[in-house]
Amino acid sequence: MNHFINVEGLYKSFGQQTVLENINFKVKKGEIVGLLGPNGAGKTTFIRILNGVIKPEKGSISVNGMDPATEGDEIRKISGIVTESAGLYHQMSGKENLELFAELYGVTDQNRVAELLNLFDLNEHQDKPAGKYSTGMKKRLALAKALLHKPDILFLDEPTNGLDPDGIQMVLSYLKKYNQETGTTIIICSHVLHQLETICDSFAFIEKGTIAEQGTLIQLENKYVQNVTVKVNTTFKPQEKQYSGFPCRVLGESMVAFDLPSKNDIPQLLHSLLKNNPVYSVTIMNNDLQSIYFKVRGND
Ligand SMILES: Nc1ncnc2c1ncn2[C@@H]1O[C@H](COP(=O)(O)OP(=O)(O)OP(=O)(O)O)[C@@H](O)[C@H]1O
Repeated sequence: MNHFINVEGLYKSFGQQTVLENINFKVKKGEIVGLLGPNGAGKTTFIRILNGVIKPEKGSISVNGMDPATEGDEIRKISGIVTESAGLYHQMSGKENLELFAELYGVTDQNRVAELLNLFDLNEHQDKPAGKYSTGMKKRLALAKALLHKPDILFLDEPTNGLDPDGIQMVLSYLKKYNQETGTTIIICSHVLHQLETICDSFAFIEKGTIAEQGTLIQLENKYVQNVTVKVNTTFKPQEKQYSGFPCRVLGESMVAFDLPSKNDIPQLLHSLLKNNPVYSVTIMNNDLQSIYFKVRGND
């Protein structure tokens, strides 16, 4: 299968420091991939290499059939990028920034700037200098800029940093909608794992410059989560530390936690509980992205 992004045996050093080591990474067209890893793991460096901004020492890389080391300009024409620095002109208004970049990117749709100002709720502030925008407004303007030319691939480094909950919701739901409507491939770095969980199709964990793991949440769950802890909202009050053979403890009012050897034991637990007690909800507590992230990193 031809992947939209295909990286094999990638190495990158800065001076004596090896930052990326034997990276192997594949992304299908239209996939949203979350790139996770602690500070300094090499995520931004990796994105800069994929986008052709810096060159690796070794390795083969293909982005939509192009090599970023030699065809960086071509790759940047089909990609949108949002980084910490945003790349905006602070003296110019939000609208002027978008108009300038629309011209640079060769955007012919006369309505595109107005459409994006509207979409990212920047209409009211369009004439204010970008330097006077709040952090959240700058972030929304940077996203609008990245989307001006309707890119085939988006590289997003912490795209929701500095946004309030409304802004986060707006950006994440827009990105998902944009991906579904246009089939745009999205690589997104973030430390806010529960946000990534809601929009990504798969995840890659970078640890000390290598990809420690890559897969969908279900694949990662199957590999890393054997014992499950379930939180049950019920009126049942355990009198002992075990119930039906499963260790249990009270978490709070009407909330009991059970440790099960596998999620296949949930039906049996519910079957027993429901004989004498109502059950209002059951939640697995340790199969979320954050729990898996710590497991992949060998830290429960
Ligand atoms: N231009 C550069 N020159 C020298 N060292 C660099 C350069 N860019 C990055 N590094 C180093 O490479 C390592 C990886 O940095 P990088 O920014 O890629 O990490 P990151 O995973 O994106 O971190 P964060 O989560 O903090 O953004 C760090 O040790 C950093 O100091």
